[in-house]
Amino acid sequence: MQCCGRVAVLHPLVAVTHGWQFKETLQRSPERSGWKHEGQSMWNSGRVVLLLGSFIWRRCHTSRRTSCRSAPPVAFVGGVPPEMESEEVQKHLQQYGSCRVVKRCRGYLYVRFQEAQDLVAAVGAKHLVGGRDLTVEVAKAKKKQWYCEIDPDYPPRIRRLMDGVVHIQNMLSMAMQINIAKQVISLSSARAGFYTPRFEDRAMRLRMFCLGRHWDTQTHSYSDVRSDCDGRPVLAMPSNLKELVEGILSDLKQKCQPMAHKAHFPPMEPDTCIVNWYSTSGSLGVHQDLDESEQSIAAGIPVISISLGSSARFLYHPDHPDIPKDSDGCDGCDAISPRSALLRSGDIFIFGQEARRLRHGIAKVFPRTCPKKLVEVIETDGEGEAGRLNLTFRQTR
Ligand SMILES: O=C(O)CCC(=O)C(=O)O
Ligand SMILES: [Fe+2]
Repeated sequence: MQCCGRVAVLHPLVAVTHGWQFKETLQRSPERSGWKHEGQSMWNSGRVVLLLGSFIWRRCHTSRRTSCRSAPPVAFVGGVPPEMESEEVQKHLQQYGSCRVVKRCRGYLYVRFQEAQDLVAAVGAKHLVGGRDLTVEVAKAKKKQWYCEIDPDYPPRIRRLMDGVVHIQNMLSMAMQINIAKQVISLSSARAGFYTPRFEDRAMRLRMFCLGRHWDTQTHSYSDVRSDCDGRPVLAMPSNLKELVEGILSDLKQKCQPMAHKAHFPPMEPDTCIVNWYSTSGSLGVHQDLDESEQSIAAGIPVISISLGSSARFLYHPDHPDIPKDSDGCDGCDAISPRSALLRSGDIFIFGQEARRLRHGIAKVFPRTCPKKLVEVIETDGEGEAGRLNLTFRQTR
């Protein structure tokens, strides 16, 4: 990046530049994405708002700086009774050294001491503050592990797109992506593998097969046999995939504890996985996933999707999905433009809670975006382009 001019940092993530020239060259790792993207952006004068957060994130990705993973500052967590004021605790702890309250959430108070780590020993674990017991311990956050096997060089990034909608980028390591893709492709070679389903009398622009329970695109229901296709029994859901989904949810819960009310999904027992394969000319029209049981939908039990292979443009409508259609069959939502997210290989997309009825679809699958190591594994279309595999896990009962 080259720049000249002034920058006013307004917020850790946002800055306004004055009279800048901003030039940026991005190089994505060929190993990860199988292609090199070099973009250049240039702005002259005027005020440009830069999202430093995403810039920093990108730098972490491209330059593999270890500083992104450096240890967090010294912090302590105390189990604080709700009736106890933060100031009271801070005042108490200040007898050990100068400190400030960083945040208070879910019964914990995060206090950062300005001095060195040695203070941990000095502070001790058991305290009596205003006649009440207080435990002080080293913050556990640093010790938390991802259940999912992630690539340390490509840290996951959790994006909450709206209430009940979460996009986790880089969740699955390349090794894990390869294993899942191999497993799915090998399952698909069984007799109950991929076929092209029909929806409302038209062939869908993808190929599909199910694990656990079969989604019948004609009757809009789930069954144990491929009722709309060849009548064969549906393949069983492999236990490792079920565990993976449970692990993703538990990672999300753990990592998002401070914003738990926003990204916390009800517990889920995934019993079905729909596997879709898209060629680079494939797509999926905007729809709602409503064929699962009423209880599952009403409880906001999420649909969790894993993307593998080529990247795709995922569309979703940010409106309330239950707006009734008027007599022309139009619903107010069409007037509201859909939003989109780019789903890359290894990303997870989740919608549940109040967004369980989210309208969504796949607008486009991009050629030459499949990670090199997956090209061999994922089926290619007629032109030799690797397609996209998508696994959506649901609790249908
Ligand atoms: O391919 C995707 O990401 C979405 C799939 C989907 O919406 C579905 O199978 O219902
Ligand atoms: Fe869907």
